[in-house]
Formats: sequence, structure tokens, C-alpha cells
Amino acid sequence: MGIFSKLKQVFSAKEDADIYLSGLNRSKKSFSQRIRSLALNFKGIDEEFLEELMVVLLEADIGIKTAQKIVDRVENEAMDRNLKSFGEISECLIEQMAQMYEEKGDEAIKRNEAGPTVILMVGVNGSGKTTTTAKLTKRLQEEGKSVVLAAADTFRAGAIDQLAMWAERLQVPCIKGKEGGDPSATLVDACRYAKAHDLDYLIGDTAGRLQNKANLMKELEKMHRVIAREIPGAPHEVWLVIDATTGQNGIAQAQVFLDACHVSGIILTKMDGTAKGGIVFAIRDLLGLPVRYIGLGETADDLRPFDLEAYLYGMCEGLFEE
Ligand SMILES: Nc1nc2c(ncn2[C@@H]2O[C@H](COP(=O)(O)OP(=O)(O)OP(=O)(O)O)[C@@H](O)[C@H]2O)c(=O)[nH]1
Repeated sequence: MGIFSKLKQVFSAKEDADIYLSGLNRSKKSFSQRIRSLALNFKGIDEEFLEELMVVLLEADIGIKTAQKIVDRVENEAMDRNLKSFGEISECLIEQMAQMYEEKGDEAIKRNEAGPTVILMVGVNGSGKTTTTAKLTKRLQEEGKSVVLAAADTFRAGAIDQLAMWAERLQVPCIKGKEGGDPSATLVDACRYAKAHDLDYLIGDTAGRLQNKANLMKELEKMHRVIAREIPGAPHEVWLVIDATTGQNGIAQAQVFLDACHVSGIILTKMDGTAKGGIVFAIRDLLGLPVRYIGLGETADDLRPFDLEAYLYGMCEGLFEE
């Protein structure tokens, strides 16, 4: 069975497959169409084809380094396995993309059995941290978990109110400090609240100003330190929120956070917009981190766990069918 049939089989068995697919509608279409268009000039794996393939991968926002790796792998595989037809090469491409993602290995999401699990949301302003915090809260509530939010973005005017509004809508407590106050103090209060009320999760929404990297690092270090003092082993997860529509720029910005704290996973927002599907592979290759969730809209329901098979199926739907 070829990879596409396998993906289709796995995909069809998934409960919310259709939502996934319609959310990703725009990202997926252009990729499969562009790959299909390569068939027009296809005369075999020659330099011209590999160059055109490279261009399609770059257009999908895979980024130059990752695109080059994929092209090299496809070329080598095609030689080793004596692949000749366009169909075989396209399957090989999707296989290599899947392998590149999978071979980095995956750690399970950490949970604190002994008390509150603390998740810290980091990322540049506007990436969607606050909205994603709300979406995560909703998902956890649906799993029957109790949540407290910490409005630790004390920097941006309005950020505290924005989170508090979500908290009210979702009916969860929200611990707030003063605008311009110390975000670590808010986090300490939230940790104590979570312990006192025996809550399952604490999600901290932090500020993401990049203008001053030294300050950002200091602030994040302090947050880690004070949280760990309150709840041993915390923060259990630090999720970096990246706006997928910012493409390779978003990845470059992400590096600052990777330097500043121990990021354990990525949440890619705005995948329902003009984002190109390839960004997932660039992130995985360049940052080495798993994509935990993808954002598919602006409401509290628009967050889905990242699922490589469903995602790849979405990207290559239409590529192999008549
Ligand atoms: N279409 C779409 N819009 C999103 C998604 N996630 C967030 N947004 C929108 O992106 C904008 C910014 O989101 P916020 O959650 O305020 O971003 P933030 O990172 O908290 O920004 P600051 O509060 O400035 O730090 C809002 O208008 C959100 O509704 C998504 O998955 N899809």
C-alpha cells in the first residue's frame, strides 16, 4: 500500500477529520496543486525537476535548509529504489517529509501527578498566546480538568483584561497582577491558588516583547525559578506560540525564546489563514521541537492536537487521486 492510501485509511478513521481538513483548506490546496503541476514537465529525476521541486517546497514555506534536505533525500531514495514515474516520486516526497518529522522522536506531554500541572505560554506579541490559552482551557475542561489562568502579561495594556474576559466566559478563575507589575508575582499567586484549590492545571500567559532580549531572558528565568519554588518540577510544559502566517520570520523569532528558556513544544496558530503547510516541517527540522497543537480559528473551539498523518493527508489530498 502506498503512503497516500495509508494516510487516507488512518485519516478516515479519525473522529474530527473533517474539521481538520476544512480548517486547513487553504494551506493544503496550493501544495498539492503545485506538486501536481510539476508533472507537466516531468522527464525523470534530473536537475531541472529537482530545481522545480525546490521552488515548490520554498513556496510552501518549508525554508531553504529544510527544502534542500528534502530534495536531497528524494533524489537519493529515487536512485536507491530506482523510482521512475512521477507518481512514485511524489509518494517518495511525502514519505520523506513524514520521516523527517518522525525521526526526531517525541516526548509525551508532561503531567504532574502530584499536584497542579503548570503550562507556560511564551511567544511574541500578537502570535495568539492569549487566545490559545483560552482554547487550551476549553479542551482541558472538556476532559473534566480544572484550570486556573495567570495573567502574567503585565506589559501590554489590555492583555490582562483580554485574558480575564476569556476566563469569565469559560468560568475559570484568573489571577491578575497590576499592569506594569511583576509577572512572576502573579505566577506565584496563581501557583498558590492552584495548590490551595487542588486544581489540575495552571496556564500562564506571558508577555513576549522581543525589543529587549536581555530583559526577556531575565524575566523568563525569574518566572521559571519562582514557579519551581512553588511547585517542584514546574513549569512542566513551556509552549512557544508561533503565528504560522509569519513564515520563516516567525521561526527566526522563535529562536530567541529557545535561547531564553526551556521550550518543550510549539503551538502553531492561524493555520486557517494564509499560512503555508510547509512551516510545520521547517519548525521540526530547525527547532527540533514537536508541534503540539494547531490553531484553526478565533473561537475557543478552534484548537486541534497536531496529528502528522491527518496533516500530511490534508496537504497531499488531491495529489494522488484522479
Ligand atoms: N484566524 C485565526 N486567528 C487567531 C488564531 N489564534 C489567534 N488568533 C487571533 O490573533 C489575534 C492575536 O491573538 P492574541 O491571543 O491576542 O495574541 P497574543 O500573543 O496574546 O498577543 P499579545 O496579547 O499582544 O501578547 C487575535 O485577533 C486572535 O483572535 C487562529 O488560530 N486563527
